[in-house]
Amino acid sequence: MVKKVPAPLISAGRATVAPPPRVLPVLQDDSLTDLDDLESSTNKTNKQSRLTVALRIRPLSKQEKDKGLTKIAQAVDSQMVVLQEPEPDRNDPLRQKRQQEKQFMFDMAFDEFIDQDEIYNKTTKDILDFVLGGYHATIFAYGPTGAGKTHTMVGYNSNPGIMVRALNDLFQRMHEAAEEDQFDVTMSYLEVYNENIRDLLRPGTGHLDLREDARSNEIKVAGLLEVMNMLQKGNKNRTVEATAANATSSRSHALLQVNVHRRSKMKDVKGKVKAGRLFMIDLAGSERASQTKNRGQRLNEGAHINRSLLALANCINALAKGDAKYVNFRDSKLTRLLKDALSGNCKTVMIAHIAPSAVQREESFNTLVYADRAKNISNKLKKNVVDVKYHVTQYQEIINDLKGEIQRLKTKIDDEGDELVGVKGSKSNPIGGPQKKLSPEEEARRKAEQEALARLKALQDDLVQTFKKQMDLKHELLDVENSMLALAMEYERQELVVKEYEADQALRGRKPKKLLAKLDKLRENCGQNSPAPDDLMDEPEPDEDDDPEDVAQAMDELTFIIREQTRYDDMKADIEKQLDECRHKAKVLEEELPQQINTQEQREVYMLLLRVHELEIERTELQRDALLREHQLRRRDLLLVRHEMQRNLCDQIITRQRQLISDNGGAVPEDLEKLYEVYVQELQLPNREQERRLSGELNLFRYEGSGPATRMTSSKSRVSSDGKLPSLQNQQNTLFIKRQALMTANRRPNSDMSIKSFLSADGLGRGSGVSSVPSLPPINGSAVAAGRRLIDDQQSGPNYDAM
Ligand SMILES: Nc1ncnc2c1ncn2[C@@H]1O[C@H](COP(=O)(O)OP(=O)(O)OP(=O)(O)O)[C@@H](O)[C@H]1O
Repeated sequence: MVKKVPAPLISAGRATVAPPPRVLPVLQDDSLTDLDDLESSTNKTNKQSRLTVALRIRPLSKQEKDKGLTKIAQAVDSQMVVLQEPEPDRNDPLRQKRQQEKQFMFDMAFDEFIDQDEIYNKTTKDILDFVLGGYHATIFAYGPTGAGKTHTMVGYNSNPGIMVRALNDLFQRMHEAAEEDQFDVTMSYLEVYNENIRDLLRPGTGHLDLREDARSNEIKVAGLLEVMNMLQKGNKNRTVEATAANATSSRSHALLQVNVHRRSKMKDVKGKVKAGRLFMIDLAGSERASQTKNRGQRLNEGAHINRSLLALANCINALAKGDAKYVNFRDSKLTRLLKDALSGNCKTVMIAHIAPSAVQREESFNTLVYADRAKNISNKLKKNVVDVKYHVTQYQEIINDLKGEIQRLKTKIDDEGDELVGVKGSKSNPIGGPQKKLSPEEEARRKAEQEALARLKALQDDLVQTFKKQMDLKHELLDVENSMLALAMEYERQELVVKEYEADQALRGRKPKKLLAKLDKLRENCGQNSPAPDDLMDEPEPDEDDDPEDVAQAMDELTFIIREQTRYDDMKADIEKQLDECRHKAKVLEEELPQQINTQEQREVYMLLLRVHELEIERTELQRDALLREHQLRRRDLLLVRHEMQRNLCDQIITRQRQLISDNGGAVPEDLEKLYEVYVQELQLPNREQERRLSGELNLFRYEGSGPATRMTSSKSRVSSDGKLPSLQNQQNTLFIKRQALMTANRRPNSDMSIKSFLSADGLGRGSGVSSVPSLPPINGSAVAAGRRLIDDQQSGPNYDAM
C-alpha cells in the first residue's frame, strides 16, 4: 500500500529522511524531558554518541583451506584484533625487521566462531530500544568483497542475518507494547548501483532521484510476514554477480530503512509521536580491480563502488579528525545517504569485515585502519518527536463525539436503507412472517414500489459514494496543505542560514553571491512550468563550492523545497479540480434524490445522510483549523528568530558606524549618545540560552497594550522571590517608559532627532501602536538610520547646529 499523498522530504541530503506518514514537523527534542521507561533501558545514551565499531573476521572458506592459505587475522579477545605480517621475505632485510604484527582495538571484535545470533545480540538488539523510543539508528557493514558483509546483514533463510533478526524483534516488541501504544511502520529497500538509486521492492520503477527515493518508495507495512516477504523479494532483486573474489558478490549498496511511529493510546498524553528510524545497510565491497579480475561492466561497477567508498573513506577521515568543515558528503550518493548516520542525529554501528587469509592482507589492513579511524566519529543524538497535539488535546474529544454520532447515524441509515429495499423484509411483511397471497394488481403495485425503492437506494449509494470521494479528496487536500505549510516553514528556516551567511559576507566586505536571487530565478522557472534543472540539486554550481557545508546544504534544501512547492501547487490544483467536479455531481444527485422520496421514512434517511456528510465536513474543518493554529504558532517562533538575527545585524551596523565616527574624529551628539546608552541597556540581556528557555515557557511573545513592542527581557535576577516570573508586559512597559523619558528629556524643539523622527526614521513609520505581527524594536532602525545620517553628514562636513 503506497501512500497517496507523498510527504515532503524536507531533510534529504542527510540520510534519506523519510517523513512520517502524515506530514508533521518533526521536532528534534533534545530536552529529552519526556523520556519514558525506554530511556532507563537505554541509559547508555549520551547526547553525544560515539560511533560504535565492531570488527568481524570470517572463517577461511573451503577453497581457501584447499589452497592451503593460512590465517593472518585473529581476534585475540573481545576487543583486540591482530593482523600478522605475511611470511618475512628473507631477501628483504627491511621487511624482516618490521614489526611482525599489527594490533587494533575496537568496541567489539568477533572471530570465526561467533554465530549470527550473537553478532545480532551484541551489535543491534539494544538499538531497537532507541528506535522504538524515537531515535534514529544505523547499522552498516563495511569491508572488502567476500569478507562477509552480506552474510552478516542478510544471511540465509536457515541462518538469517541482522536485517531479518532486527525486523523480527522489532515486531515482537511492538506486539508486546500494543496495548498501550499504537505503531505505524513504513519501509523502503533501496539499492545504490553505479551511482543510481533503484527501488528493490519495485525494481521496474527505474532510477530514483536521491530526494524522491524515500518519499515515493515508502511502503506501509502491516505485519512481520509482509516485511519478511518484501525483504526476500528485495534481496532477489539485488544486483549480484560472480567475481573472482566472491561467487555471489553484491555489486551494489543495499539500504533497508524502517520507520516506526509510536503514539500512546492513553488519552492524557500530550499527543507526541515518537518517530524512530532504523537504517540497515549492506555496502558493496571495496575491491581493487586487479584482485577481482573485473573487466568491462564489472570494472565500471568497481569504479563506481570505489568512488562512493572513496567518498565514504574521505568522510570518515575528515570526521575522525573532527574537521566537520571539510567533510564532503556530496561526493557520492552513498555518502549523501549516510550523512546522518555519520555526522548527524543517529546512533550508528559500523560492522567492519575482513577475511582472514594472507592473500587479502592489504584489503584487511586498509579496512582495519578505516574502522579504527571511525571510532573517533561522534554523533549528536536527539529524540525525534512529531508534534500532533491537535489530534489528542481539546480537538480529540470533539472529533470523538462527532465520530460517535456519525457511526450511530451510519448504522441507522444502513438499517433503514436495507428495510426500504426489502433486504430484510419490510415492516408490513417481515421475513419469517406469514406470506399473504396477493392479487395480481397488488403484486404489480408491490413490484413497482420495490423498483422505485431500488432506484432510490441506487441513488443514495451513488450519493454516499460521491460524499465519500469528496471527503477523501478533502483529506488529501488537507494533507497537501499540511505539507505545503511544513515546506514553507522549512524554507524560511533554511533561508535564515543563507541570509545570515550573506550578511556575514557583506560585513566582511566580500562580493555578494546573491544566492537567494538564484533561488528566486529557480522559483520563476518552476512557476512557468519549465523543467526544473535537475543538476541544481545533484551538482552544485561551481561558485557554490567555496560556500561552507551548511550553506551549501541549505541551498540544496531550498532548491529542493522550491521544486516540491511547485509539485504541491500542481497537486493542490488537481485535487481542487476533482473536488469541484465531485461537488457538482453531489449537487445534481441531491436535487434528484428528493424527487424519488415518497414516504416519511425515506425522507428521514435522506436527512440523516446529509447530516453525516455535514458532520464529516465539520470534523475535517476542525482538524484543519487546529493544524493552521499549530503552524501559526511555529511561524511566530520563527519570526522571533528572524528578528533576533535582524537585531544582531543592527548591532553590528551600529558598532561599525560608531567606530567610523570615532575614527573620523567626529563627535556624537549628546542625545544620540544617550539614546545609545538606552540601547545598550536593553542589550544587557542574559545569555541566549536562558532567554530561549523563558520564551519557550511563555510560548509566545505577547504584544498587548500600547507602546512599541520591545524585546522580551529575562534573567534570573528578574525572577521574583516567590520564584514566579514577573509579568512580561510590566518589563516591556518599564523599558518603554524609561526610553520615552530619556528621549523626551533630550528632545530639542524643532529637532530632526525628535522621538517622532526616531520612530519613523526606519521609513516604515513603525514604532507605535500594537502590531499583530511582532515588529522590530523601532529604536534599532532609527538608531541605525540616525547613525548613517551622521556619517553622511560627517563626510559632507558635519553641521550639528542644524539639529
Ligand atoms: N562468518 C561467516 N561464516 C561462514 N561463512 C561466511 C561468513 N562470512 C562470509 N561467509 C561466506 O563467505 C562468502 C562471501 O561472503 P559475503 O557474500 O557475505 O561477502 P561480502 O562481503 O558481502 O562480499 P561482496 O562485497 O562481494 O558482496 C559467502 O559464501 C559467505 O557465505
